[in-house]
Amino acid sequence: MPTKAALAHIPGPPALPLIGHTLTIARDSYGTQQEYIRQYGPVYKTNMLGVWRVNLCGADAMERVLLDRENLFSSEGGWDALKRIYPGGLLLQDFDAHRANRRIMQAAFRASAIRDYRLRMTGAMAELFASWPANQAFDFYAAIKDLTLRLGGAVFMGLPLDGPLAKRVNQAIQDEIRASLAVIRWPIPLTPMWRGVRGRDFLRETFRALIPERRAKGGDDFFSQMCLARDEDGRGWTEDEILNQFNLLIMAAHDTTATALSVMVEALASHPDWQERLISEVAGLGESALDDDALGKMGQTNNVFREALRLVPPVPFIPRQATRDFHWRGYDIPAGTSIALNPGVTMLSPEYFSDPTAFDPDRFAPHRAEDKSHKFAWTPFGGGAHKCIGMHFSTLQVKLFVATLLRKHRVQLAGPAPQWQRMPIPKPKGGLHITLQPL
Ligand code: HEM
Repeated sequence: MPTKAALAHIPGPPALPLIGHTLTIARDSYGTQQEYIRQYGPVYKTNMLGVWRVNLCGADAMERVLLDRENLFSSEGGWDALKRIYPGGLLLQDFDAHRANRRIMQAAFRASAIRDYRLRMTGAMAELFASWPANQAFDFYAAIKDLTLRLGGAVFMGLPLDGPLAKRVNQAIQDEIRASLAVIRWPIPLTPMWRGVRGRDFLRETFRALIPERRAKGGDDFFSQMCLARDEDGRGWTEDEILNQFNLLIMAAHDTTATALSVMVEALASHPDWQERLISEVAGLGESALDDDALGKMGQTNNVFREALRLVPPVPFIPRQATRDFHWRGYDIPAGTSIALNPGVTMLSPEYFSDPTAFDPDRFAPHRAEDKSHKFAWTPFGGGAHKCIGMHFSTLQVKLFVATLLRKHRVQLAGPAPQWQRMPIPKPKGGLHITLQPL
């Protein structure tokens, strides 16, 4: 990793000893970054907990780094903090090895597999959803996180809904996620990292024991599909590879969709005109099954989803590490430098989106198509080789949820709209309290 001296020519704000800019960025990450861009330009350095990072801002930088035609930017190096809990997952692999494993993973995302997940999800979602109260305030953010986690037990792992194993597995997943965000990065007893490592080991043992049966019998869940997955040349995964890839997959799927749904629900409650538009869209589907055909007609819901992802992206920053020296916008940046891309800030830039802080899903309508102002203007799912492999699945999940919700209910805020914490992962401060009113 380059020293401070090697980055001396890169501009940036003065840093406090040891903690650098950590507290300032944690307090108001977007506001601080927008101010740094204004003061220092689209290339500046910051220090987070002792690690120097060069921030490359704007859609051009996203395109250069994510398309990475020269194998210059390592995702494994960038996401180094995840390595203890999620070793060997796709995000922690680069270049040829990554491409080879991604081809195998694609098998679990083919259209027929997604159709099976949809069928499994529709029944489980209705069952879980029925336990939510009507006409009574509750914290939607906590409830949707719980629902997606429990749904995950069925859809991702093929476990009976809410069985004792699903509960232990879900606890282990949460321990892993807390560990991946922890400041103390060593598994010192009783710290989040220690719990996360125990969770990781529990999940590995549990799922290793299931592999032979799933390989023999298959199943309509992600884990079974990953046990059977093969690329076009017939290459599949060893047991360890399955466990590594599956572990990262459930982490990548977990908080992201729940966050997007929370932002959508808050936006619908705050913009009754949009809520009525989606209620009509859902009513237009009739009482028929929510199949591909029906979900394909939910264009307005899709635009609300896209707008929610723009305003509060579940993955607000994307890290990489330079594998060699490179040059960008007048600066020589040495090999080993940690790079930060900030899609969250880019998507709020007036350079690409009109009135960028306003909730305006029509900006994605074909006659405006603001997301096309630059190929990398709208990037909540990243881009290039590591672009989110779950993008279509999460869109499907969101549409199913919205259709299930708005067929029977209208949403209202039960209190003031919350402030959103942006980093390291977004969440509404104090929760998101709503009531569901039967239609
Ligand atoms: C709204 C929901 C989601 C958002 C916003 C999101 C966002 C992202 C982003 C930004 C990346 C790229 C990170 C990088 O380049 O460093 C990514 C990668 C990934 N996502 Fe998602 N994600 C979502 C849902 C999902 C779901 C539901 C799944 C699984 C079913 C999933 C699985 C993955 C995997 C496995 C990767 C790594 C891909 C690779 O390295 O090749 N994601 N996601």
